[in-house]
Amino acid sequence: MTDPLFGKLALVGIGHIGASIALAARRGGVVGEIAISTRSPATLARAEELGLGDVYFADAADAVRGADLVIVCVPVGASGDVAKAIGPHLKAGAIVSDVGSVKVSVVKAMAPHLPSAVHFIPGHPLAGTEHSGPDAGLVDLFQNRWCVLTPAETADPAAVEKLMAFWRALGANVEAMSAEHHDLVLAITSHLPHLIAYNIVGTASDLESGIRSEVLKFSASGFRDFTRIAASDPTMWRDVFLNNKEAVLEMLGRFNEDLATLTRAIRNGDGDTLFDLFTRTRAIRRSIVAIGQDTSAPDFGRRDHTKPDQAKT
Ligand SMILES: NC(=O)c1ccc[n+]([C@@H]2O[C@H](COP(=O)([O-])OP(=O)(O)OC[C@H]3O[C@@H](n4cnc5c(N)ncnc54)[C@H](O)[C@@H]3O)[C@@H](O)[C@H]2O)c1
Ligand SMILES: O=C(O)C(=O)C[C@]1(C(=O)O)C=C[C@@H](O)C=C1
Repeated sequence: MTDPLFGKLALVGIGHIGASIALAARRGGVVGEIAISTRSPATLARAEELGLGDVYFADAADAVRGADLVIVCVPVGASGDVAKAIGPHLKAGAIVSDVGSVKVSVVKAMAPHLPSAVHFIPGHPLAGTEHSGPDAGLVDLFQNRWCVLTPAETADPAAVEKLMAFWRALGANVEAMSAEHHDLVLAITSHLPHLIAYNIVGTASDLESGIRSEVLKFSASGFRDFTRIAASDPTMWRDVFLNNKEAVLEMLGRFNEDLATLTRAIRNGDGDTLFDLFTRTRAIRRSIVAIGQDTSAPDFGRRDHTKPDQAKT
């Protein structure tokens, strides 16, 4: 058996992503010990019942003490407060990272509270589902998925490489880019699709009651896929949109222009415009599936969770 990459891992926040990291790190023998802290006592107790860690603390400061790797796994709007709480208790030389879906605002919120003696390397695994809480942890969540790191140009290359090795050991493919670039790319590939799903399900539920019941009755196909995405955690996604405002508004502007083109094509009976776009988008889907990035394929996305998500984790 090889030595673990990190002696002690501390996870602050133990919902869907924190629990998945704990399960995958434990299975791979990637860390020696796992310390867990989270805001809600009920969630901490549930994490302990599930055996996600070795030691559990109500106070994040106690969890991070002596940790070689600290990963903050909370909604992005809470990351600044967490950094403030743990900053004075971090071990010199520790790597501090996060999993937030937005990067520029998280760096701005966390960096001022972290001592210069630690390596702050923000991260974002591009994997997840609509479920939340510690019961939604999935040991294979990161298998063959991307994890993006956004180290500052001044970051220690050895620390960056070590964090990359951690994510590879969890099954992920890793790439580094700037926080700004990350936020622009994710605005179109993840944030806008969620906004569209929330919007279409909201529009359908606002229809007059007669049509609404038909929508629910016949939602076996396309609409049903949107309802899965629109069931995603409200706190997490509120924070994403409030914290990636500029990039989302930029992509939303382009989206609205393209939608206006399609609206005109339908009104004018312009079949060529519709056919050309649909041909192009079909090719894009086929190329994504061909390179193994079909996000709808893994079983975990369709898992029938029998336990309801916790309302406030
Ligand atoms: N769900 C996804 O698909 C997904 C994928 C990749 C990254 N992310 C990012 O990962 C992070 C966590 O998301 P999740 O899906 O695990 O959410 P979750 O709701 O399942 O878990 C959030 C955890 O954070 C804790 N928490 C909330 N506020 C806190 C605070 N102030 N201090 C300490 N703990 C606090 C909660 O107790 C809970 O344990 C978010 O930043 C999200 O953007 C989510
Ligand atoms: O498949 C889903 O349910 C997801 O929403 C996962 C997804 C995504 O948009 O791809 C959501 C947000 C994260 O930041 C990363 C992954």
